[in-house]
Amino acid sequence: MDKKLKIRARYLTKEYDMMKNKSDMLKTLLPFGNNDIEKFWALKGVSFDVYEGDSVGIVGLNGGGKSTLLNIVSQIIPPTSGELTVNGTTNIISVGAGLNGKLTGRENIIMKCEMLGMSDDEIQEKMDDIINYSGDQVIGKIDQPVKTYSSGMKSRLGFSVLVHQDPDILIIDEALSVGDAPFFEKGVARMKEFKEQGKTIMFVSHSLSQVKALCDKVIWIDHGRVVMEGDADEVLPQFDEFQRTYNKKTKAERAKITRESGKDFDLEELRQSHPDEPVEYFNRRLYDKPFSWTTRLALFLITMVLCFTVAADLKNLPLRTAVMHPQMVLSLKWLIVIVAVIAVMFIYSNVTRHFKERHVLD
Ligand SMILES: Nc1ncnc2c1ncn2[C@@H]1O[C@H](COP(=O)(O)OP(=O)(O)OP(=O)(O)O)[C@@H](O)[C@H]1O
Repeated sequence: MDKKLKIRARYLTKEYDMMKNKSDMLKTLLPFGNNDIEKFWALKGVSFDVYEGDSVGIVGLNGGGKSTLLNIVSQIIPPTSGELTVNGTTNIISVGAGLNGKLTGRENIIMKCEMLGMSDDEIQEKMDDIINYSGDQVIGKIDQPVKTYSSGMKSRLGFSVLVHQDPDILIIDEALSVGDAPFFEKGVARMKEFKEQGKTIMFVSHSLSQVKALCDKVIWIDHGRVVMEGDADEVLPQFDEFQRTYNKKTKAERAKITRESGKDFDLEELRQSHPDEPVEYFNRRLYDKPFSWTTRLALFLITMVLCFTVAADLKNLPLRTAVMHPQMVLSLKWLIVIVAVIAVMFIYSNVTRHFKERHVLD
């Protein structure tokens, strides 16, 4: 019998804005702000199929794009382009993901379970099991804020919530690596149960022995591209060899490779190199298109009109009167202030950037 396709990814890409500080975020919106915020391509056209019952390991060097990929598959973040089809419910567990540091462990359990669609009765029914499963350390601190937990404790708490759900597709990002041996054993046992039930697993880990213990198939990702995919026995030794060679490079060399790899991609070239594929695979999603000058100018004008309307309202002037006699709303003093603010923004975003250097620490 043919296995059911659970995840189909075609040419997934992800471009991040490298915001160096909070004002960069503002600058992308300002009509006179610079539009040259550095970009970084974390995924450069990743395609794969995952079938029901598959347990797929994702391996790769640090910064290769593994977490970005899992977050896209879990629909936590959108891709920049590409197509993703997921047949079934997904559930992701990563170190501390989705936990709120200010809430206690117990409150986090309630929050996560609610987000996963459980009713209050179901949550109360499973609460003790979830707490007990997460281990002694967590039990002792279950009513303390999660920000006081170690990363291992956060991971165990998150994992415990997860294993008490019933997703079709289980997505695990490094969650087992921070636990101790018994936690890992328990995790493996639970994942094997999932597998036997015909569920699908995607698993990211830096521990090749963990991947070997759990996964039949492996996708090796490097600098946002799939290098190799296939049976674990075939891919893992080759990745291991590659990793050993790479680790001999100096830290500065490795940082340089990563930095440059983020620029080494062009969506249009990807499209041209796959002329037989539907063009939609290579279109940027609407929300990922940078604002054009005209859009930014329009946004700016709308903001100005809104400010004008609010100012007129504050002065108790009917809008019609305010439009006919704008000087009643905007005095010369205010116009000067507005022009000065725009000028400062312009200078700040276009002149100071020339003095900014991005330092990569060795
Ligand atoms: N929000 C973000 N903004 C800018 N760059 C990001 C962002 N998130 C990730 N990146 C960059 O994208 C690249 C891929 O990151 P990702 O976390 O997916 O890699 P990874 O393979 O999971 O790494 P690791 O093994 O170290 O966990 C990295 O170079 C990272 O710095």
